[in-house]
Amino acid sequence: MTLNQSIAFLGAGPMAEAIISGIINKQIIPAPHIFVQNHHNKERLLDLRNKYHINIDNVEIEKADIIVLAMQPKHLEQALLSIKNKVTSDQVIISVVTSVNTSYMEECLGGQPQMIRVMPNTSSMVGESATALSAGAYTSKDSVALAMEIFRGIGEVYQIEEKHMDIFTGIAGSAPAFFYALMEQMEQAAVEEGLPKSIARYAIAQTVFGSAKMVLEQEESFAELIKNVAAPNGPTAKGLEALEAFGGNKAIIEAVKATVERSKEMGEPFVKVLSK
Ligand SMILES: NC(=O)C1=CN([C@@H]2O[C@H](COP(=O)(O)OP(=O)(O)OC[C@H]3O[C@@H](n4cnc5c(N)ncnc54)[C@H](OP(=O)(O)O)[C@@H]3O)[C@@H](O)[C@H]2O)C=CC1
Ligand SMILES: O=C(O)[C@@H]1CCC=N1
Repeated sequence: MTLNQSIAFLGAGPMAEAIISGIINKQIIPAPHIFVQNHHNKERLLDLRNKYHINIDNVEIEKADIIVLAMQPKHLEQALLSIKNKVTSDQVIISVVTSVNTSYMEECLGGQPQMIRVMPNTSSMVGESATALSAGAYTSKDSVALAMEIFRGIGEVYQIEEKHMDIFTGIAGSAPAFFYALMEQMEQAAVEEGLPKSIARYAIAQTVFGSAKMVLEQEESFAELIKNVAAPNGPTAKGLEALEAFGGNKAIIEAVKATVERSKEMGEPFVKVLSK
């Protein structure tokens, strides 16, 4: 269903582009109702306008129904101050900014802004994000439903408690990078064994896609799914042994934990500001 609302993005990086691309491709919000502005990089805005035919001039925050904050945490305060006197509690303000809690943003904006915090991932671009969503203190059920509709259009959405955003970042927001790293290593191994890169790339991606589909569509546990692939003493069993022996399994856990730790650490200054 195409929505009538207008949406303004503050921030024009890869995350904003992934969402913009997804909502246009899935016809959730038409391009003429999408506005985007950044801080300095005019070339980037021109590039986005050429690609998606969205508006990059005269972005009027006051007139947008939905505002999306999509900058790095260190630039958020400045962005919030720049819109503080322009937003009203009728608008829905969605933050994709990592680590920053809604109560900090509510305090910066003053009044009773309708804040929604989301953690999407860049697979929004192809309509396959795994997105977490949590609502701020003053957000109506209708506004949550609107945000759910937008992000459901570009993948799956899970409403979670805000305290779980850091772990969600570890398993979904950041995780495409982990899978890309894994696939890159597999591609390298395949090429070293002589398989053409052009075949390896797509075979690996199809395998990841098929494995994910199995997990989504079958009831089996991960252990059962593994057992179905690995015959005793067969090639897969040897591969799994090597994965364990070379620290692969531990490395995966540590990658998620390090992500969560850094996400928490990045959120600390914002919690402190609140408690002052
Ligand atoms: N990339 C990802 O996979 C994911 C990212 N996130 C989060 O989303 C946010 C954006 O990520 P990403 O796109 O990768 O970030 P980038 O750093 O690549 O882009 C940030 C954008 O914000 C703009 N910006 C900075 N300050 C302002 C301001 N005051 N007003 C308007 N625009 C401003 C920058 O403009 P300019 O270039 O002109 O300075 C730039 O376009 C981050 O908080 C990130 O942690 C969340 C989930 C996944
Ligand atoms: O690592 C980052 O900066 C963000 C958090 C989630 C994905 N990218």
